[in-house]
Amino acid sequence: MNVHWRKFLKGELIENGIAPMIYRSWQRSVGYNVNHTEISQNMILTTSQLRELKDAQEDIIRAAESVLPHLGKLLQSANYTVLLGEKKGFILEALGDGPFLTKAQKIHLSPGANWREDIKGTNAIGTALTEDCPIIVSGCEHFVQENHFMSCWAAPIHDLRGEIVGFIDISGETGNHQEQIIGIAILGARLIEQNLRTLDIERQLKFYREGAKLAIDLLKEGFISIDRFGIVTNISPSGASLIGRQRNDIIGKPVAEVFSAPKGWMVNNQALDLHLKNQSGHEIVSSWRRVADESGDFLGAFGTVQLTEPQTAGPVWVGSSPSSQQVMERVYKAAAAPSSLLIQGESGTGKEIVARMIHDFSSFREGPFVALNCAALPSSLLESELFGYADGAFTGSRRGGQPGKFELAHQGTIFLDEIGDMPLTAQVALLRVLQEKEVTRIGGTKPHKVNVRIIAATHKDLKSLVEAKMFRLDLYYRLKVITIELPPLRERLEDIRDLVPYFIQKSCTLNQFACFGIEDNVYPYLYAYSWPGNVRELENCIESMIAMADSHVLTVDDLPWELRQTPDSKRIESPSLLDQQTKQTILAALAQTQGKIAPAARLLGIGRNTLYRKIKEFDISVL
Ligand SMILES: Nc1ncnc2c1ncn2[C@@H]1O[C@H](COP(=O)(O)OP(=O)(O)OP(=O)(O)O)[C@@H](O)[C@H]1O
Repeated sequence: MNVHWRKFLKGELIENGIAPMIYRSWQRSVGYNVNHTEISQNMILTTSQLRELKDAQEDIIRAAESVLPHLGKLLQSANYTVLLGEKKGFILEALGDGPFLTKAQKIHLSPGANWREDIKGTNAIGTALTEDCPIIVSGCEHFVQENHFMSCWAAPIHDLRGEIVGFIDISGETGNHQEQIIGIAILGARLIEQNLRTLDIERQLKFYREGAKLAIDLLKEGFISIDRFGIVTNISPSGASLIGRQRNDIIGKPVAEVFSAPKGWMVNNQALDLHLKNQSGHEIVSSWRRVADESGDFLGAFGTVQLTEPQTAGPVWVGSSPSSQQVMERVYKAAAAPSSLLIQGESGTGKEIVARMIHDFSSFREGPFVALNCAALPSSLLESELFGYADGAFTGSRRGGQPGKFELAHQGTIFLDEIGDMPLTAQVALLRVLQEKEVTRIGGTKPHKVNVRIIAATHKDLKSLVEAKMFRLDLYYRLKVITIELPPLRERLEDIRDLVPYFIQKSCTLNQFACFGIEDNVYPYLYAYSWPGNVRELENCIESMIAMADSHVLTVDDLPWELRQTPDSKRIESPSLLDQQTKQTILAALAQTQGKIAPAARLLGIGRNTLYRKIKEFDISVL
């Protein structure tokens, strides 16, 4: 070979005995004016330049991390050096030991040096990169004499698009030449290419996962995905909000824990049918699309969740706080008796809902439910509305007269809202109807028998009105045979967790929007607010948030101004169940003892001072 090299340098033609790739590279080396005895000008990076280059070549270094030690092991104690480099010919990493390493370092076959053909003449690294194929360059095949002492095997590394991104080189002394080492270099390059592909797939997956996350967050419908083991892998905020649980509380759980899933559903059933009741007792339906691989094996499923069509048939009380549970208990009891009933509670606490529920559950349910707001009409009109008027009762009255609400409510329920605003004259007439169970139209003489259940409601304190002589005591006792007290929303904050998803769904259905989600950090603001308008105000608040929202997930920014003020630290957390129950127990004891502290303390089995402390702590007002 030495002979060929010398002949070539003298410009004598070589017919045979030299590989065409080597011959082409020698020709290129001459063209580059490479000095054939020794390299006059190496290209070597400083330590910081090498560090920068390695940072830029992070992918190839990461991909080679697991491969280089294996190659090193294969060639262990055989006196070789394994090199990893980048596409421009710079060596990035070197592995090996033994005497060859010292010799290699002398000719800069080490990290930071560039082994391009135009610098180093024919060599395995530069020529493999130029020819884009694996190559062996042995002894005198190197164009520069100072490299004749070694044999080198190199293979280029390609990326997914087939572009060269680097190389693997194995070098040793010529006396150590073994043809099959090229196989090890090629294997190393292929393994690194595989790892680069995996890195690329991981990045693509991350990209798709992030995209899917973004899409899910903005998704209008409740969206849920499960893997092949039936574990929930994701749920949209709107889905979690519908179910009434936190996202983190659902993700990672078996789907059967979230829904009531029949066993084996995911293997056998195409159409998955999972049912669920949320905390407010509303039925949630889900529909699923199964995903399978080519052989039909189940990979997972994507589903949408939504509330079943809202029940238009009857009013619904939403809320699972202890206070709400007590209200419902009284509603069921009150419905069973035909007695008159008084519902008391601040405006917007749900008095009309309760009245309608009692009607629906009572023996009067087949009859009509007739509502009248006593505060909305002037005194004269109120009486004719209630009792009707006879033909010619007053100028302009309708011919033949008109029946009043009592006659219209016959066999059903009459709901007298804002009864505290009823004028005294109307109160007298009402009392008569209650006593005699018949009405006589204004200006008429003929009484009409009426069988009507009376439910009255007020946000005012009727007892004080009686004391102020603005409400008749006898009527008061007639009406309050059964009483139901509706606590203000600020005293049953837990209901907010049930009411919010319910109102979101209600508003979306009404406006024909797809469902919205709500961020969890909105709740502390809802707990901190005092809700003077109670549940009605909360309903309006949700409706306005939906109208103003930029995306399908409601955020703190969508809250009305008055709610966006810093939440009061005392109430930033949802009140604990224990606190709620303690407060309820104290309230119940005080109600039983008409607000008297000593008997209430005895009833509760605690000292008077402890009860005073608790009353202060829970902000209970004692009359
Ligand atoms: N527990 C509840 N569950 C679901 N919706 C409720 C609940 N409480 C109140 N609402 C809703 O809040 C709004 C006000 O309720 P409602 O009219 O029954 O209150 P109210 O006490 O009669 O008010 P007002 O005294 O001003 O007449 C209604 O839209 C009602 O549907």
